[in-house]
Amino acid sequence: MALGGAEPVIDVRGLRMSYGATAVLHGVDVRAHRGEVVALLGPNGAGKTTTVEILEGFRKPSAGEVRVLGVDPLTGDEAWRARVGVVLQSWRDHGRWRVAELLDHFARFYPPYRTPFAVDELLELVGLTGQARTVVGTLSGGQRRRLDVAVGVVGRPEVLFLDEPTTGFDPEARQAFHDLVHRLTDLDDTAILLTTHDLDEAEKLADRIVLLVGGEVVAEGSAPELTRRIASRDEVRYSLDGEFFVHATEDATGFVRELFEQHDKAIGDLEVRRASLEDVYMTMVRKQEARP
Ligand SMILES: Nc1ncnc2c1ncn2[C@@H]1O[C@H](COP(=O)(O)OP(=O)(O)OP(=O)(O)O)[C@@H](O)[C@H]1O
Repeated sequence: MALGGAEPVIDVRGLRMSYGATAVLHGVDVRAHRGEVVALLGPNGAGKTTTVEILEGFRKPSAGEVRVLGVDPLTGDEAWRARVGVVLQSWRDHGRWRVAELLDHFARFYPPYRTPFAVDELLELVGLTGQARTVVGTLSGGQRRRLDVAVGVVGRPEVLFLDEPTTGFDPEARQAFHDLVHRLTDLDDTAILLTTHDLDEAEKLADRIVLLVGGEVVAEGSAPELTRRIASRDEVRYSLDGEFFVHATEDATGFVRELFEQHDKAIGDLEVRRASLEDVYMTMVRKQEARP
């Protein structure tokens, strides 16, 4: 959860980017505070990775103001870099290292700037304790991705960028990753910007969602705020004396209360369906893609 009031640690305003003559970002604004998880969602080619790579200092934007921990990423020095964690879409080097050796190697970069995680603790946090002595090149796809995450967080970053971190994770690894995110935001006050195509994950993890379509932010807010915006009515399904009913209402709680006051035990099969983030996503993306 964000600690209100303070300056954002990720602050992007009017970000534009062109590859050659092709403009792919058209004035994007993104902000994140300490302890906050912001999810960048959007279809393939929307500009998510480009945005994250600019924030990491790997790409020079065409225009716009970009500040991460108050610094323009293009001018960030080693001390700045030590405060920033990065998990890219793929990490394919160092195949012959053993898992624990690789993490120990990266951990050594952080002092004198920061105290990194102890390797054992980190292995535990990402669920790789059993693979400590395994050669990186022989890890499974999902284990390798867990290692990517471990490399990204080894220096206990103040700001963490995660580009599709859970691709290939099994349900248990996904759960462990969610626990790790909560640990980082709650205990270390890390600000996290993550891209994902997993809407369920975004809904679970993100304090705020930024929906990017065609290089523009088309919606922003918490998951409940976004769902409210496209669907102000919920659906209440129930049976009354064995007959089934569906009722759309803006006040599901009030409706259900009245239902029970009137019919009490005659009511069965009660279900309240709210719009999901997936409904919002599909509605917004289709609306944008239908634009001339
Ligand atoms: N190095 C590059 N040179 C030219 N065009 C590029 C380059 N990298 C990305 N693009 C283009 O920029 C647009 C945005 O790409 P980007 O990778 O940022 O999208 P994304 O939202 O991360 O997509 P995905 O969900 O597929 O990862 C796409 O049209 C892509 O083809």
